[in-house]
Amino acid sequence: MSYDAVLWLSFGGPEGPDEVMPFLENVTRGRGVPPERLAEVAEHYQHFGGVSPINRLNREAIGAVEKELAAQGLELPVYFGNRNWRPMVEDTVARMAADGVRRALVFPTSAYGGYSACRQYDEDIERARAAVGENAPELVKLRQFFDHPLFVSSFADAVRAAHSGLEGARTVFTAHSVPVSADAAAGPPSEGGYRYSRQIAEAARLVALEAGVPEYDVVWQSRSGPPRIPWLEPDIVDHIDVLHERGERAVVVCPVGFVSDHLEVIWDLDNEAAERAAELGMGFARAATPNSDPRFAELVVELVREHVSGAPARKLSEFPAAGCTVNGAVCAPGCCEPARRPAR
Ligand SMILES: CC1=C(CCC(=O)O)c2cc3nc(cc4[nH]c(cc5[nH]c(cc1n2)c(C)c5CCC(=O)O)c(CCC(=O)O)c4C)C(CCC(=O)O)=C3C
Ligand SMILES: [Fe+2]
Repeated sequence: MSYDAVLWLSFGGPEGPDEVMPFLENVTRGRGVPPERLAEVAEHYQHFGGVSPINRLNREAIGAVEKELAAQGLELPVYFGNRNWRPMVEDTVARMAADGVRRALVFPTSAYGGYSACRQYDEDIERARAAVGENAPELVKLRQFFDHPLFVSSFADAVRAAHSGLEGARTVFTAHSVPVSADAAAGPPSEGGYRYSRQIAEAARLVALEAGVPEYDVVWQSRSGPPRIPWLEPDIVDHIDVLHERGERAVVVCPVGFVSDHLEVIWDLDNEAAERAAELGMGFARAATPNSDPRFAELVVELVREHVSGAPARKLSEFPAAGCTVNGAVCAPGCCEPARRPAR
């Protein structure tokens, strides 16, 4: 099969103080996030002048991927579109159509399955194609890469580096919390659910193994939603208290659920979690995310090559390869069903 382009599909983030509220409204429309939580998150963004680093980080990674594609003799332009903020994916897909793109591969900036991490990106693809109409290019989404050796080794080196200044630190992996109901519905029904948390646990195991870390914990961060709805727990900040009570002197936090140092990483970990550790007199280091590691660009190009030149699909786990879709069609019937939204 031949392809004319790559579409880099991400979450999006504001790039100025006036963009924060409209961005947050896009993210949370119809999703039952309480206004108090929204106001709190708006403050996190305003703390950084209303600018999330996510768009800049994506543009940097795209630059590296363009170089790597060229170095490997692949002449594919890389387009950039987001779910929640400019450049919006609808506008990007319209531009692709105008440029004559007929078929493109889509790289989503999430390594995992689950509604928020996978299927919602399929919905973005479907919505963008529908907005463009009959000229819309065919869009083939690349598979989940949480168990790819390049993803794992990038995090493993980062964990080792974070440990280097902290004698005897406990390693803690974090990922974005989701409602327990969403995790229960993650994956095809035949798999029994919980694909998201099982993949996070597997990625943590693979990274720990390669980093030579015999013991570790997997916890969650950045929960939103009303308190009466159960989300994956424990939260990283509460967990630091527990580690302190257990007599741990230092902690290395590895945000294995994310690919870049976007706002939820720099606020919830570098700010909140680091502050709690400092209050308790504990050492703290946060492992880097893969975004600016040259291996990340290599990973993306390798996933592209699986489609354009039949490169083998390298993976370290026994989990089925998943998430590869055409035009946003579901992976399998009932896969990662969106949770019913709580009435407020
Ligand atoms: C699984 C997952 C990922 C990882 C997969 C992936 O990377 O795609 C992720 C990434 C991200 N989440 C982000 C930001 C936000 N997420 C929110 C809200 C929510 N996230 C959820 C899940 C996830 N989120 C969920 C279930 C909600 C509740 C509302 C809903 O059901 O949709 C809210 C609303 C306010 C709040 O309540 O926090 C914001 C602002 C940013 C951008 C940061 C920046 O600007 O740099 C990124 C990369
Ligand atoms: Fe989120």
